[in-house]
Amino acid sequence: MTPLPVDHQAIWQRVVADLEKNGLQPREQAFLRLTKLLGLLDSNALLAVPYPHTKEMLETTLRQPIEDSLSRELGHDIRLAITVDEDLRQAVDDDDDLAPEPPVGTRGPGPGPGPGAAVPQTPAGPAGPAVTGIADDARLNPKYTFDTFVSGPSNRFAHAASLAVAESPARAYNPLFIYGESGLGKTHLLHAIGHYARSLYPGVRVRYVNSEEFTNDFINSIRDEKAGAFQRRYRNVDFLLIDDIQFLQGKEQTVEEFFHTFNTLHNSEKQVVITSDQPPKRLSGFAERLRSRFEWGLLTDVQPPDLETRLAILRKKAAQERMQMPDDVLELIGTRITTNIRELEGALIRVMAFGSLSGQQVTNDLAQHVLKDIVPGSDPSRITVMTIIDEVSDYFRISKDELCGTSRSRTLVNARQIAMYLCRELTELSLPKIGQAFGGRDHTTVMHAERKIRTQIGERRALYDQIAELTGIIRKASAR
Ligand SMILES: Nc1ncnc2c1ncn2[C@@H]1O[C@H](COP(=O)(O)OP(=O)(O)OP(=O)(O)O)[C@@H](O)[C@H]1O
Repeated sequence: MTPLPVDHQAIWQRVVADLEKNGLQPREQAFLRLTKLLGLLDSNALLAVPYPHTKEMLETTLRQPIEDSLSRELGHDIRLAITVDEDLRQAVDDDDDLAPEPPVGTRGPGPGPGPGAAVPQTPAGPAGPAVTGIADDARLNPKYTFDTFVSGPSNRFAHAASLAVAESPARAYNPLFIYGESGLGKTHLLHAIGHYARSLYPGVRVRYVNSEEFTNDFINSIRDEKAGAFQRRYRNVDFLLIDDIQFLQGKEQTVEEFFHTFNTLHNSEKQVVITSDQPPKRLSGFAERLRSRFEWGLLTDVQPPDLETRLAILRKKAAQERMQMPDDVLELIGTRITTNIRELEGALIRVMAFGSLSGQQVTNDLAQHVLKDIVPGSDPSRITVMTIIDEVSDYFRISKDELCGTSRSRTLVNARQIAMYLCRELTELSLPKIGQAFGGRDHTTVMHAERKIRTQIGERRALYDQIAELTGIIRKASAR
């Protein structure tokens, strides 16, 4: 009797349904939908997947449940063999249904609104999570995509290199090293690489980390005797995106650990992207062997944007906030604030907030009035977190310990969030550094505070006034 032809597709569909029923992460479901059952031979099942990353994921976390389910389905023990079949990629690309998640951050055309961020825009404000709620460790900020990034002469090379490494991980440039002064978009590019890579290669493992968090994580892992877990976190990834590497300077043991992390990733052809406020040659406190590795791939800098790019950024930000801003107002802001894009955004937010609070059309006069408080002699390097903490606690008549402590009383939480917001606006410190100054809080807490105040400043007149007043007080105190 001729055996009936085996319908592999039907078997696989039943196995996927069975696995889904037993609770899988959306990403894992997506992996399975990208997978094809090619054949069955005795106790072996051959699966084909489009990308090496998918294979790795299946082999590490999904092998056992798949084998169990296939064994149940076929009534005998099954072992998996997994192969990468590049032909499947075309099918994935052609068939939207096979895409596991809506693409996060697609390639933007540069200035102008672009195709619209595919990333769900997290509502700024208390309800919005600080980072994506995806069930993995990528830790990407949904707002920082290539769609929301404006490229211009000051960052064109860094932008193009970032796109290239996302598209051809470990093949274009490895590592990619982006350096430049504070507030010029390095962090934004790192996150954008992560989002874009994930949209191109579903299942790719991305990890973003600031080097201060890397240090803390490392120290804790030694304390808790969890070195193995630490190494897995940073070495079992396809993209390691490490921000502000200069903060590792002089931390010998952490630098040593990073050196091994780097080598492991580089040797296994995983992409490393590093940002820093200095080029490798000027980074002190790193062994030469590590500094030279930073130069193995591509070095590129980001410069302060020219006027045209500043205007394009302002236009894009205003459009994102759904605000109509007259051109002369944007020009005023763009000509006043020239060196730091974070400050540029901060000024725009204040002008928009003032307009919406006062119910007035935003005019050049109104913008002049608002900017007067923000811009004069602004020298963020002179303003310290300590001054901000001193002045904010004085202002609210609370102690510094209360401001930086853990009490969740409304007044204290509000004052704390205002202080964190002001630290973001008026200093160049990174999120983790600010978090540290406020009783060792996580960087996501600072991010959340910044977003919350940003939203509320345009809704609550009293808050706007407090922040304007405090800015003046802090500037004055720092000028003394
Ligand atoms: N080219 C750009 N287009 C749109 N927004 C930008 C651009 N460059 C920077 N920004 C915005 O400016 C702000 C500051 O940028 P970012 O945090 O990436 O700077 P950075 O260089 O990493 O600074 P730091 O060294 O202080 O961490 C962010 O909100 C970012 O979205």
